[in-house]
Amino acid sequence: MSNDQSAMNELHWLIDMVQTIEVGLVVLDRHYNIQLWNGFMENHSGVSPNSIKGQNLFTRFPDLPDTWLKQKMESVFMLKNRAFISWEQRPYVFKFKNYRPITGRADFMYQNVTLLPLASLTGQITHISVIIYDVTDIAINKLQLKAANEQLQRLSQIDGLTQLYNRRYWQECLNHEYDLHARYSDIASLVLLDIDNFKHINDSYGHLVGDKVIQHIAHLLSQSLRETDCAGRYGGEEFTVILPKTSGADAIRFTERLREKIASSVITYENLKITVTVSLGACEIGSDITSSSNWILCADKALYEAKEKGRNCSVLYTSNQ
Ligand SMILES: Nc1nc2c(ncn2[C@@H]2O[C@H](COP(=O)(O)OP(=O)(O)OP(=O)(O)O)[C@@H](O)[C@H]2O)c(=O)[nH]1
Repeated sequence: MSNDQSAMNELHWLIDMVQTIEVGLVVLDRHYNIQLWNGFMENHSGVSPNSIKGQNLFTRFPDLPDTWLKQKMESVFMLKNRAFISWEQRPYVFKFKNYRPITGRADFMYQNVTLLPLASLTGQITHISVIIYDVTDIAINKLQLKAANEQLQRLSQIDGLTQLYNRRYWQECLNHEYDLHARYSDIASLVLLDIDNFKHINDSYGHLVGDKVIQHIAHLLSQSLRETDCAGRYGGEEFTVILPKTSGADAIRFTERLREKIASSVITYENLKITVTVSLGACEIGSDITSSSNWILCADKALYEAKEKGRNCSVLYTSNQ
């Protein structure tokens, strides 16, 4: 085979590969007119190479993010460097439908895109090549993994029965709030809430009803919170709330409103109608509180006093308790 024939063969193969490769290839001139549009682009856009050759990319595809994309392309022409566009930065450049069976749930094709400078024989960058990779499988796997991790993280913070924060996560929030106070002297209050005579409810109606009562209190508590408040289930029938930027006097206003709301509500379960009361202890953070566990201890002293006083009341911690 002569050298010429061999070169012709190679050229033929190259053209064949460009047309059939599972990657999108587009060549643009300095004015963004399309010079090459391969089979991948034809298959996914429905536009044939013959009908698009010579047309302006942005006129032909008005949905393209032209200002942003032109800026990227200009930098490739000017700096003679490659540029990359990741699907994480922008899910796609060309909006193609996704036909992949495994990732059928994605409506469109996720794409990674490379912009390559193409030099003429004189060394000038007269054209650029746009290479489009279909990364839908990778993107969907990554997005699903991310969603699963976020869900797992949420679950690891939540108490299953009440949907409030569990004790471990709530304790982290408390430590954070304590640190804010230690560093910036931020004011905040801590509330402990305990259902009165809960053992009696369990003993009289059974644990299922007991659980229902716990859920009911958790629901009323959640409804009473501000977005910045942080409520958790501390133990069986004991709840905790951190009230940032709240004085002891304001915390008692909160506990009294909640206590009255609970006392006046009725829990219905099958034919049963049950009313319960709660006792609450509140403690405003101050210089006498030396750690987050000490803060809980002081709120617990106030709660103990509320129980001693006959239950169904709130008590604010004072240092002589
Ligand atoms: N149904 C149910 N009961 C629970 C749960 N966790 C703890 N308990 C019960 O809650 C009861 C708590 O009783 P006590 O600590 O004696 O307190 P109390 O009866 O509420 O009395 P006071 O707090 O003094 O008003 C116990 O009977 C526990 O078994 C739970 O998740 N579900």
